[in-house]
Amino acid sequence: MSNPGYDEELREERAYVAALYERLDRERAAARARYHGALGQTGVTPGEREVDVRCRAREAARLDVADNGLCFGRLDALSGETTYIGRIGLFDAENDYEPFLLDWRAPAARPFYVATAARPENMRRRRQFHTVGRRVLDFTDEVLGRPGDAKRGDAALLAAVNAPRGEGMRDIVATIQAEQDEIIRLGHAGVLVVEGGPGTGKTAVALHRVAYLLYTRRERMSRGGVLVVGPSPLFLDHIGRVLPSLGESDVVFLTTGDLVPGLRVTAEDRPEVARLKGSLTILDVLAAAVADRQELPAEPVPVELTDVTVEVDAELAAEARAAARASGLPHNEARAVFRAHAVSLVAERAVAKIGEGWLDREDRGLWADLRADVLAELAAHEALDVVLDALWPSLTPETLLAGLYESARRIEAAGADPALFRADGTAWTVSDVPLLDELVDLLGRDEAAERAAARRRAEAEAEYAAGVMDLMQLDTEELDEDVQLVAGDLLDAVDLAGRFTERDPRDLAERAAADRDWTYGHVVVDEAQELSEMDWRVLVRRCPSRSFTIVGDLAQRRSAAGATAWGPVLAPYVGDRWVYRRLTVNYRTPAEIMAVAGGVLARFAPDARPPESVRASGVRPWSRRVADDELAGAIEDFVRDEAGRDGTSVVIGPPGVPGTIPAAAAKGLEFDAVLVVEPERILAAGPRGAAELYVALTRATQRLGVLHRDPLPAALTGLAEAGVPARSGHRRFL
Ligand SMILES: Nc1ncnc2c1ncn2[C@@H]1O[C@H](COP(=O)(O)OP(=O)(O)OP(=O)(O)O)[C@@H](O)[C@H]1O
Repeated sequence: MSNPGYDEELREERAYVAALYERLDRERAAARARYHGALGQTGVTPGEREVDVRCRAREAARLDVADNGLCFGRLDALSGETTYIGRIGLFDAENDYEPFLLDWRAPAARPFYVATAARPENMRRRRQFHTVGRRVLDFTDEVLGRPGDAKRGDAALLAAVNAPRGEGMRDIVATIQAEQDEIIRLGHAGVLVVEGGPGTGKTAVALHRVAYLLYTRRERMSRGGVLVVGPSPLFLDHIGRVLPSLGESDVVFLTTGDLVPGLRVTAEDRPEVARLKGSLTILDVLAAAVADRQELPAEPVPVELTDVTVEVDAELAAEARAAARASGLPHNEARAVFRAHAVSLVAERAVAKIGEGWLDREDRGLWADLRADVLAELAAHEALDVVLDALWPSLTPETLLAGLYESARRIEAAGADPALFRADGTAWTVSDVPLLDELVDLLGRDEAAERAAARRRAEAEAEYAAGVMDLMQLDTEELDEDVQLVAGDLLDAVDLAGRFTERDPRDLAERAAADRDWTYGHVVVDEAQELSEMDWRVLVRRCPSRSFTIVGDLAQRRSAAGATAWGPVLAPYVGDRWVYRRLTVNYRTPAEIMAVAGGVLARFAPDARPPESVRASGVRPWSRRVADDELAGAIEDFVRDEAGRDGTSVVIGPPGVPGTIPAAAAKGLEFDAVLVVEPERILAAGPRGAAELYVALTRATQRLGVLHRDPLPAALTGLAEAGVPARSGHRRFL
């Protein structure tokens, strides 16, 4: 039915939004021109040009993100002022930079998300646009300030949560809800813990908070960038597009298995081993394992000098070891102290032996001369070096830890549980990563190895710079005079290499991910309940300012080493100075499915409350009992059936069932349709089986089915029993 007033307004809104796109296109063209101008710049050093190009590229990228849904709403204030809200800000340069379009992160945009009928925040009306591409299809209005007369306009939200899922997560800027907005804009600079059941938007909120922080604290945040830690590469891939769609790129995405540069670990330990390695008590084991590598010789070792043979025995080594340990330096750095003491003791013994019968220690001058000769010989004594290196070896975290795991004797010497033993010491698991990171500090720097590596790097850079200079010289005819001067007269290759290092051409994310000592401005931890105490130590090292957004759900924890409460995990780093917020509404799972999942939750975590679904789908989840030989066919039927529908689907099952993925792999993800296979075996698999089943059941945005061979577990109720489907080409279970 046509409504003349509405139609007229819709025409006006369409014209306004079309004008915004025209302005965007003009700004884009200008930004691109500035970018190309920067690329072709002459008369500046390569470093300066690099910085300028980067800055222009960022400016162009900011404008490129806004093609879909540039403007998604409008706020009308009681004062009569009208503000359009969108993904980015567009301003009128000729009119005091008045906004044509206000960035959703700007403080003035806040009422768009939080104003309600009861608390209108000086607003009269909120208007939400429904857009496809660049076109406004229609809009819905919500009148504020008249409680009882208006209710929250949920049309846009329901359209968003009902839409079939595509590839990866989408941003939610157009429909952020008030309880979420409060968290996104929270001013607290320290540790913020956000807890909420499945589908409450924890991940979405954490990512939008990153965009908000990068917008409001650009200066501080962009220096170190932001680190987002997630449970699996698949999950990081799933969420990877949200921040770029909001125009943010200075963000590093890593799993806990990637936290040590150079390693990409996904393998897991058995739960009991993961628990051992995840607990802080492993710190004593690591310290003992390092001490165990500071050895004493079982038998005295002879060291031949020109005039005499001296023995390095346990007594001598013990004295040198005590001095090195007393230095308080990390193992590799204390090597120099150990060596200096040992050499000095060897020299004393040599002089005493050479002077036996004719030289008295009271003969200070002569004794010192002889000692100096011996020391000179010992300074380049390879055999002694070999002996001392064996007693106090230079260690890397990898050699130390692999050596520990592979040796039952060393495990015992370190006072560790024999369960740590494994035949291949270097078969790294995610639980080893924080231990390797800890050992970087415990072992300290091996300066000789570092000097060699630095020399190799410098040579490679000089070679690269020499190549650049060759190119510059080739092009001299085309270059301005001052650049020719720079290229030919002022710089040599090494100098130029120095400049390249200063202005590292890699972008922030690359540099940060490759540098173990990088410190981030902010860290987001998703599925934080899975992290062990040792994982937290690594993360705090990466963010000494302790600026964290931690999102998780203790009820979904599957790791044996994970958190059972937030307080004890955080106490070592921030005491009780952390802020807690809860999300309560489930935007993913329809009420019918949540009722089933809630039954499971009630059995294994009676104190936890499931979140309330924002909608019902009208579709009941189903179950079907199958015989052993029917299972594979039934899975295939589901997959085929879903392939004909919009959206995504997944089959989750216990280990060893072909065509299924484990619940752990689906963590944090969502699918339009989920088939859970053999829930009874998922429940029985491991100490956290019930949490795994809960995670599996709560991945669905629309449809849930369950296939079982044994009777359904008692906790799984409320499923509609589906009959055997007709054997036709295209089957439906409901
Ligand atoms: N305000 C919102 N508007 C539209 N969609 C939303 C909103 N909040 C959350 N969603 C959607 O709900 C779904 C679940 O969000 P998200 O994955 O962030 O939840 P979660 O709390 O991290 O879940 P889990 O604990 O199961 O990993 C996503 O599709 C997300 O886009």
